[in-house]
Amino acid sequence: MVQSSVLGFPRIGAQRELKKTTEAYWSGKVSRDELFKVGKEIRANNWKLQKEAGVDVIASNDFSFYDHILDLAVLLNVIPERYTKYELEPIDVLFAMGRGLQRKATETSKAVDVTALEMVKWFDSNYHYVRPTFSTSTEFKLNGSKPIDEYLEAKELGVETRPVILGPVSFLFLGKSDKDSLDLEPITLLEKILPVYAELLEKLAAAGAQSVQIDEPALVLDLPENVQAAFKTAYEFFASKSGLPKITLATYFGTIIPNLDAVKSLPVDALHIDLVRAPEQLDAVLAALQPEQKLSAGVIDGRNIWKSDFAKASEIVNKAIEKLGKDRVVVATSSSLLHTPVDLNNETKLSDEIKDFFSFATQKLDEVVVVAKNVSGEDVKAALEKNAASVKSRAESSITNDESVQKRVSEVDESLGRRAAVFTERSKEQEVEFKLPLFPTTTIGSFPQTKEIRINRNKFTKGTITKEEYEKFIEEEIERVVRFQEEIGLDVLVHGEPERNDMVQYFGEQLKGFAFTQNGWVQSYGSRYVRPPIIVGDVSRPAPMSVKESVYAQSITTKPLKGMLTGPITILRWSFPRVDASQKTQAFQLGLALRDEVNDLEAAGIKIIQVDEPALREGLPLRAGQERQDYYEWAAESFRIATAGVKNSTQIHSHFCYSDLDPNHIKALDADVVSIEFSKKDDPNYIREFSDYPNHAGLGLFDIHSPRIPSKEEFIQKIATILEVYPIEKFWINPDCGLKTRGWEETKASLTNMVEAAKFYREKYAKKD
Ligand code: MET
Ligand SMILES: [Zn+2]
Repeated sequence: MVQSSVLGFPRIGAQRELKKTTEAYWSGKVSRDELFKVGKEIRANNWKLQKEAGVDVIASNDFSFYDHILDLAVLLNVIPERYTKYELEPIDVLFAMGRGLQRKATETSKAVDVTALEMVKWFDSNYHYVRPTFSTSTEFKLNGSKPIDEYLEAKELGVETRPVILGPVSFLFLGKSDKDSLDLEPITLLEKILPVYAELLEKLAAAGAQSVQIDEPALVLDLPENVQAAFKTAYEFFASKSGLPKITLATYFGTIIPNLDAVKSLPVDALHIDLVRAPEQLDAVLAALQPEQKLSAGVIDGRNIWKSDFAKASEIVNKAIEKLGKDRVVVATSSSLLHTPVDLNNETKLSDEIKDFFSFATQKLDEVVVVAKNVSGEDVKAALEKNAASVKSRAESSITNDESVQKRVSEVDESLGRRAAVFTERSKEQEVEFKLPLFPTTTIGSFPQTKEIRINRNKFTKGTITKEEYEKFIEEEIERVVRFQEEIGLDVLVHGEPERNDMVQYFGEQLKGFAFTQNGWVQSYGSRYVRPPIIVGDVSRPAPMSVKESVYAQSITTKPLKGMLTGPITILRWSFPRVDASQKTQAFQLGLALRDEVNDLEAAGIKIIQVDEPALREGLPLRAGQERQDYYEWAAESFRIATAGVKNSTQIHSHFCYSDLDPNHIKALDADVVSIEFSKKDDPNYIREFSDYPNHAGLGLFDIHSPRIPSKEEFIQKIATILEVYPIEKFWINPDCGLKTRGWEETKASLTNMVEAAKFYREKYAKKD
């Protein structure tokens, strides 16, 4: 019998129970016990679902209250001292590391003020993990027993599971050194961390775990030699211990071929590879497996929502079976299903035709099981026939094809993405147009998405208030945001984006070629979930999408008002993309649709337009090489297609979350002003690298993921360090990112302090002149 295996299941709950409870816990509305209870219920449900679907290998320890990498850091005691000194409850230490904590002193507890650890993209997905942060004083030891507890919890429910943890090499490699230990290279801590991993594995074995899934996704990256060598050290160390559970070494999101030498002789029971993203690795991996070693064949996509093609998946698995035999092959999801929505059955509004294209996490359980049965030789004819019919109907559907869009893309030439003049020339016209002071201040676009906004949006969606009422509400909200910005003295204003549920969804809903879900939530980080649109066909823009709100906002102020759009790469990356058209084609279609919008905004009198590309970095292919070079080109071109149709005096802004972008890539966009997340980046080298960026830039000055409020002095300090290397005449003052997840109180305080700091420098340099 060929076994079926699922590498992990979404932990947010079918009705987003996890978000509701954690947020209630943070605001003091529910107790710790209640929080833990909801976690337990979600886990129980997930295991039951998988067991009932007939999945043979079910994961445990895939649950997390915030982030599973953060859980592991806490478990291994990788907790910087600044989080332990307040004697918080363990779960609060964890949340403080994930999101920062600022709390006034009470009679029973001291004041707390600590920033969050850095949060970064999980490979090229839209999931973010909290970066393990190592210091020379880090003392590895087991601090808790989460994987063991959850293994036993499942066992008690009658479900035998395979605990999953991130492997030591990836854990170290994906981490970073703390501020106090900048010279520390985390991978050098390997020998210290291994005994603690081994202790954990021993305890799991003692609890009864037969096998564990150890994820080493770092194997799909370009790795320095010492990291490649670390695998041998780590896994031979485990093999030298007797009585540990069997290890399935899991990789995903790419090919392991370039690192095959580092993997092929490792003493592990099984190897998992992603055959959806990198089917080309199968032959080489098959040839490299040791006798007895098993292959976990990831053929059911853990990253996308398209129904699998059973015939194709079976064909791949059969190839492995031919070589290895049925006992040595497992049919698996390509990665954890964390990246897919929970259940297609929660969707009631999709047409039957479109619904038949999709498969969410719950449906994928059946897919893994059917394919496993099929390759085992069981009779699943009916399921196969039904699947073949769905696959065919999608391939032939008229929903996917729009000839006029295809024609427009085929006519794109280089001139379309070129501004009329180079930056040095157009910036002169912009200076005359806007007369901005030194250190111009602005924000990234969104202001707090208050409860009231969400309530009104829901009322409008449900039809309990009219369109007019809703639009009036939005106008009032815009006015409030505009007045506030005027009051505190910001220079370039925004309308605050109150009408937007989400920066991608909002546009997707107005574009042709998209489909939407009601409940297709996917965790982005902590309690933040997104509901990615699905690109089902060729994309175009039937009518203006953002002009009304921007024009209204500009009509009530004399300050320049910045129109806000989401860029082609970000819309593409934060949607579930098609797999029947190239990424480049989809990006160009989006670029053209946005070009229409940019031009309409300009025609309506909006003189500054920001096209956000927070996802630019994550779209970068994981490995260096031709594919990456091509991406640099087509990604930048799609942005320029969107933005290059405007006058010289119109100022194009762009924004990127995360600071590890290649400055050359930013340059290639040719935006007039860019803003980058920077507040948690304490790296003067990066500023230096960035300081010859020819256009203007704002390096984000405060962390918008955290409720904590930096003081004016803190801003002044931060700016001072940047100005040591960064030219003052190009420097903008802004937060790291949009303020939509923040409350008004902290927003007001932070922005006021930020503007005050800008004024301080403006005066300082004005006096000097
Ligand atoms: C994730 S980037 C966010 C940019 C958007 N304009 C906002 O302010 O929310
Ligand atoms: Zn951002």
